Amino acid sequence: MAFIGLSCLVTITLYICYKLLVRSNRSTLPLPPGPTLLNPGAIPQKEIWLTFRKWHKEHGPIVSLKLGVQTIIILGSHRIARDLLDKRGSLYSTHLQSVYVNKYIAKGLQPVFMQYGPEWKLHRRLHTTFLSPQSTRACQALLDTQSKKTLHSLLSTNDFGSCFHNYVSNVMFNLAYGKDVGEENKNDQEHMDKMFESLTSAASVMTFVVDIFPILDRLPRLFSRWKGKGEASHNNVKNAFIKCIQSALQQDTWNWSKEAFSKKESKDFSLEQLAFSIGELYIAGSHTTDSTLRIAVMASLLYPDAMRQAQRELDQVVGSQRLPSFEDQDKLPYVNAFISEVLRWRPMAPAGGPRTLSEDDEYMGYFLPAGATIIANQWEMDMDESIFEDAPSFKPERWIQNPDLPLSAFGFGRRICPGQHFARSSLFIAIARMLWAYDIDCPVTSTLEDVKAADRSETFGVIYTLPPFEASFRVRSPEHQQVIEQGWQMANKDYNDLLKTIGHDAFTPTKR
Ligand code: HEM
Repeated sequence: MAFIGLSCLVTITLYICYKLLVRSNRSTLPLPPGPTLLNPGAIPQKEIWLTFRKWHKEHGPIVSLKLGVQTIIILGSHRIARDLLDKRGSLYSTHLQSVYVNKYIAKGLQPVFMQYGPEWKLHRRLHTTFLSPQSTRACQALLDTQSKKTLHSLLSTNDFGSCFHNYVSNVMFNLAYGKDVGEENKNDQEHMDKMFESLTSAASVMTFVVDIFPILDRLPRLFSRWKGKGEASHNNVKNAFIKCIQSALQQDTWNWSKEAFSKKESKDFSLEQLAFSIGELYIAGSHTTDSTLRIAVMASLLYPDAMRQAQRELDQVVGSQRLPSFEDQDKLPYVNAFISEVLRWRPMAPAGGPRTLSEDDEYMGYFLPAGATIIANQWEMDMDESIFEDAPSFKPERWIQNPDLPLSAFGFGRRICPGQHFARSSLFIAIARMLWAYDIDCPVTSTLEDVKAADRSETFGVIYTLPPFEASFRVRSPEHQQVIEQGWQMANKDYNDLLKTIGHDAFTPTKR
């Protein structure tokens, strides 16, 4: 045992020396400034972006950090993110290449972790056909029905977390697989949810020691439990994805799985590849939207004036005799600004979608080495006082005063979120209807202090996830209640019909 430990130590030391020597031959420029860490393990992994923010204050808008063999470069301004991730896209478009994620969890099948290259581009083309502005418009009727269902559920429960989860999962499941999440696929959904947790915590900067010292991957399985853990997660989700896509292909209804089979982009894909491509849309689309809706509730509790201002606008434009609809969107600048502010105030991916730099680069007089992990620190960008005055406060009006403010929530460059149009539509109809229908208050069982204590991210990894918190949804008047009840009663619940119309309006099928 002692011998194995000693051999590991010697190998790691030699490897680090080798890496440092190679680097010094590559450039005479220094790495960006950054902290010297005697004990990297002391960095808090929860809300790591707050630690990054502290480093930006000490070292400037571009910071570097050495962790084992890894160099991490943290970008803390919109201008730098745009200069590198947008303008030098060919170098900065590979998402984090992690031993743990790529070799054990994704196994080359999960598009989000693919290198920027031909295979990823085929998945991307497939995703953008499903999520283009035109396809998103075609999905409005489905979003209309599902948001009416959510609104109706909130009449009898304050469990808004479950209501939102059902809303987004049912929308995504219907599109991906042609049906609601039901008892028969609850288990598959749970595996997919767990996959989301594995991927987002694995994409964290420092979760896995094997990524800091990749040589540890050579250890026998007996000493590397992560291998079995990663593979089990991969197998569970693969089985769930394949089961769901197979069942979707048998459905009479139109759905993304069937449509994908008729697309030229996927003609060379195996069933397994397609299953991961479609499954990724479910995973990427549901948790992000669901968590953003919970953040909108948090903002309503902590900033009731903003909620009331949105309600005044809704009352003026929509009145109390009908629900807000997609046709109202352009006439509701404050509600749209409220949503932009939710996306800025608590960005879903505060440390961005980490990238791996594919070639050596130089910027602002610094050397940025190939293989470095690049973090677009959205948190720092969104709290930049030179752009967002009184940045910590929730102020939707800033987006009305200056509609050109930069929004980092959906990322940058060629890996920018392909689902952003869809997400905005889905958020708009859910939030506009929720604020139109309900006064959101602290429940009698908790205080504003309890709510404030819950205003933090509780998970490891790259996603901002609020812990459970309570809110009371009080319908705004008997008239509003009647409209909600009628809305759900009259909603088109014929999913075959809804999906067929989406397929017809959004796509012209080209059979293989
Ligand atoms: C509030 C909602 C959402 C937010 C805040 C969000 C945010 C993001 C971010 C920050 C990234 C990484 C971008 C980067 O690396 O720069 C991303 C990637 C991605 N998102 Fe979203 N997203 C949302 C909703 C959606 C939806 C609804 C879908 C699909 C239905 C979706 C599909 C994807 C996919 C497939 C990727 C991976 C792209 C790649 O491989 O490069 N997202 N998203």
